[in-house]
Amino acid sequence: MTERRPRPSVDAALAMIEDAVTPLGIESIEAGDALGRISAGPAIAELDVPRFMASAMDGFAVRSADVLAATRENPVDLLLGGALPAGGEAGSLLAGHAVPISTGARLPQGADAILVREFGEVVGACLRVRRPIEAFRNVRARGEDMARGGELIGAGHLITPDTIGALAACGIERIAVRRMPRLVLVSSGSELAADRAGLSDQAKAIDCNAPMILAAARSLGLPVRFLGRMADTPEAVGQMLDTAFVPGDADILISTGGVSVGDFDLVRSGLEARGVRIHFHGVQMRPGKPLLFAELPDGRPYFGLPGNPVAALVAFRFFVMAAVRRMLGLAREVGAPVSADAEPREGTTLFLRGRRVPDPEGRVRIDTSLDQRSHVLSSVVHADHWLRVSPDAPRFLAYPKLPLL
Ligand SMILES: Nc1nc2c(c(=O)[nH]1)N[C@H]1C(S)=C(S)[C@@H](COP(=O)(O)OP(=O)(O)OC[C@H]3O[C@@H](n4cnc5c(N)ncnc54)[C@H](O)[C@@H]3O)O[C@H]1N2
Ligand code: MOO
Repeated sequence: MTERRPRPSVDAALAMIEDAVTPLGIESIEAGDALGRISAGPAIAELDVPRFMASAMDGFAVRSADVLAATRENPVDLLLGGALPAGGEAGSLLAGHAVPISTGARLPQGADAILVREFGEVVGACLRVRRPIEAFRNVRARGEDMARGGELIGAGHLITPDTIGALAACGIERIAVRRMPRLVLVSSGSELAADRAGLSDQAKAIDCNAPMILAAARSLGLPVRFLGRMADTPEAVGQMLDTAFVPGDADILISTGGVSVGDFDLVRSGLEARGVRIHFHGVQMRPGKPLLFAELPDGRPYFGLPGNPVAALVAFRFFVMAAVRRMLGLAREVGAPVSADAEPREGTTLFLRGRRVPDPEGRVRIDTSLDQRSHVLSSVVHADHWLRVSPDAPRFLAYPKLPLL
């Protein structure tokens, strides 16, 4: 067997991934298509929002100076003009006049305050006002939401539906985003069948890692291609690696299985035969201890995820995602400090399936009584968080179960 270096800690392994991976290129796309993408630079408002001084309520537009002296006993009567709907031609408001106005309508020239409809007393052709209305009452100022030339978002912002709405409002039609990393996936193991129909042989098991990792990638909008299942023979592994390595449509290569110390764990030797540089093979953690991270001669990262399903999932969730984040120009994910009932383990970081439970003091507490063995996937289904338990401080960090950008 090839000589092995000491296994890095989780943080050291993450740092090695971040060092080896570089951010991907930038592309300009339609803002309306940018959901789930990461901005590559600042987006600058093209328009003021609101574009003009507008009414914030349905009511009456007035000149505040006209009603300064209004009191209950000595009201001021303002002559009512024609109603002003949103999008209507605003014109101007003469002294001593008022106009009914809708929410969002541009204030007529001269008007500077709105009396809300509910408090308006209409007497014949007049609006009777019984107290002063201060300037700018119920008025939206031009550009108070977003000012033309101002920065709506900077680089490294995840574009969510609210971002898309704000981009549209301030007239930004195209946006520069990072290219999304494209993944290819292979599963290894002669025992694996695609589905129930392939289980004729008693020793076969369904390949659940492939659909799981594909789904995890797709949940983030990452393009991913499944190359298939490879048998545990040097020829099959070699052939699959040669296919996976063809440059062109993948930024990150991933396999599951075949990375521990068994006679049929052939991924590492297959990689080494192709001049791949192994950055680490094994991490001081559970599950996922045999995780392998390597770099192809052309610089692309390769992840050999361990075969046990929960180990594969944890390795994807925390380590492949570290590479994805780096490619997107994002910083390392930060967990939330929580309290938990778990026992830290000397020299090893644990990733435990956790459930949030009420704490008497209202803090977040994570229960880890679920089955924590690495072949048991059903307990992950019933978990709502990953709990990272470190040998050093911070002891307990919670992460959302689904990887997030
Ligand atoms: N002597 C040792 N044995 C094992 C060690 C060790 O350190 N010394 N490590 C254990 C740990 S930890 C893990 S994790 C596994 C990882 O092994 P491999 O990555 O080589 O994976 P395989 O041997 O191919 O499979 C392990 C296990 O997972 C099942 N599997 C594999 N792929 C899939 C898939 N796509 N879908 C569903 N299940 C899959 C496979 O059938 C095995 O049950 O090694 C331990 N052993
Ligand atoms: O660490 Mo293995 O990754 O226990 O399943």
